[in-house]
Order: sequence, then structure tokens, then C-alpha cells
Amino acid sequence: MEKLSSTGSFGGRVERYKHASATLNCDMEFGVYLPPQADTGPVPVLWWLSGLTCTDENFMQKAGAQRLAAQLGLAIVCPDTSPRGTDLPGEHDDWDFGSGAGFYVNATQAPWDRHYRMYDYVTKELPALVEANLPVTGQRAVSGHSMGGHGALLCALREPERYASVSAFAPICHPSDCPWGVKAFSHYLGDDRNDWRAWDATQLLTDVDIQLPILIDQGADDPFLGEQLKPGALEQAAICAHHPLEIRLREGYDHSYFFVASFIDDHLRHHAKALGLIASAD
Ligand SMILES: N[C@@H](CCC(=O)N[C@@H](CSC=O)C(=O)NCC(=O)O)C(=O)O
Repeated sequence: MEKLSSTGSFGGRVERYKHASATLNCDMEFGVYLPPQADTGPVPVLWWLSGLTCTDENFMQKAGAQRLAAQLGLAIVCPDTSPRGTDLPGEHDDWDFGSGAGFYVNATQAPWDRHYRMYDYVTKELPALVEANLPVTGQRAVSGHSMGGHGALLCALREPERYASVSAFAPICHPSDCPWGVKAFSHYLGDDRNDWRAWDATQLLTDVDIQLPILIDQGADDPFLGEQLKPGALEQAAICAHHPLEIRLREGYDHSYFFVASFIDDHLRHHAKALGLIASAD
């Protein structure tokens, strides 16, 4: 992998890298925050999955996570949100589909299946690359925002043994039943809705063996709350499956990174506790 930049931040470094992805069949860029503790030994990683229209840079520039990550000794890796440099029919026409909108699934439908395999990319290829080349351990936590919150829930519900903890900000909780999800899933996965179940947190949650407790923050003034995000569906599924889930509805907050930045420290502490970096998240 090629280092694109390295910038000091709270005693650590914000770095960006480029590499050729075999999973996605294209070149990709990603961002990483390495806390000062990474100078003397490997540190665990919070994997952050961003939302629609984002690149690897939105979270690093807007969430303000570096100050506390530096104190905790927690690295943060931000993948991009879709394959890049490709030019499939209609790929760049809409902000909620195609480029910037990979939805963290493995596409099965042509022409998307040649590139849009974001689940395998963020759970397998990129962790292997990062863990082989940067001063990090194989201990992982996962979080994300909106489409990335859906991605984080997928990681934790499909392969809970790979993660110590999970959280999400305003996740798309039931993509099979919202306009963003239906649009993406019909193109990437085809029209048979039985094939969507394995990529829908609300449906997956009923069959998991290892139950990672889920922490969610949701803005009460989020314009996408009722039509796209549907945390109530996930809450009902969690009650039926006795899956530990805490959803905190935040009055006065919307869907933006002002909301993410306001509560990111709580999430970092939640993950740091699960990773054994601190004794208590309070
Ligand atoms: N069309 C608008 C709205 C796009 C938007 O709100 N994107 C969110 C994620 S939405 C769900 O996945 C986001 O994180 N935007 C980036 C940011 O830095 O705020 C638009 O294009 O702005």
C-alpha cells in the first residue's frame, strides 16, 4: 500500500493510504488514525463505516474522534463507501446508489458483482492489509453512521466473533423496508427478497448465536428517521430475540456530523471498555 499523507493529531497521526483491491477490482483509498501508543506497540482498531455520499475523509475531518482516541490508545480505520474509478451504467447518477453508496453488501447481480463487494472488502481484505502493515492488533470494534451504521450492524450480526463491540449512529435498521435499501438491494442483490435477509439487521438479528450488545444513538430531529432509518423495527426484533440493544433518542439532533461529533466520545468509551482499554465506559 502507498502512503498518501501523514498529519500530526493529538500526539498521533492521521494517515491516508491507497492500495489495489483484489476484492473490488479497483484502486481504493482509506484513512487511519494512529494514536501515540502505536509508536511503542500495536493497538486495537475501531472500524468506522461512513454513510451515503461519504469518502474515507468525512469522519476523520468532522467527528472530532482523535482527541479521545489518543487518550484511549485506540486506532480508527475509515474505509471508503464504495468502489472507485469504475464507470458502470448509472453508477454516478444518484447520490443514494452506486458510487458513495456501496451499502456494505456483496453484490450478486451484473454488472455490480464485479466490483461492489464492500462487505468482503471491509471485513476481510482491508483488515488483513491493515493488520499486516500498520501497528495494530487483530482486536476490532465496529461502528458507523446511517448506511455505515447498517454496515456496522451487518458486521456484528453476520460475524460477531470478529468484533469485540458494535455501535451505530442513526443506522438504516431495516433496509429491506425503506426506499434507500430497496433501491440498493434490488440492483445489487436482485429482486428475490429472500436473498435480502442476510443483509438486513432487523431480519438477521433473530438468528445470531453470539449476541454483541448494540448501542445506537439516533437524533429525534433526523429528517430520515421515519421513512429510511426505522429503529423501531430493530427494537421490536431485539425484544423478540432477547438481544441486548440500547437506543438513545437525542432531542434536538439531526442526521449530520454535528450529531455524530456530539456523542462520538460515548461510543469510543463503549468500544474501549469492550476492548479492555478502560475498566468502565462511564
Ligand atoms: N443528499 C445530501 C444528503 C446526504 C447525507 O446526508 N449523507 C450523510 C449520510 S446519509 C446515510 O447514509 C453523510 O454522512 N453526509 C456526509 C457529511 O459529511 O455530512 C447530500 O448530498 O449532502
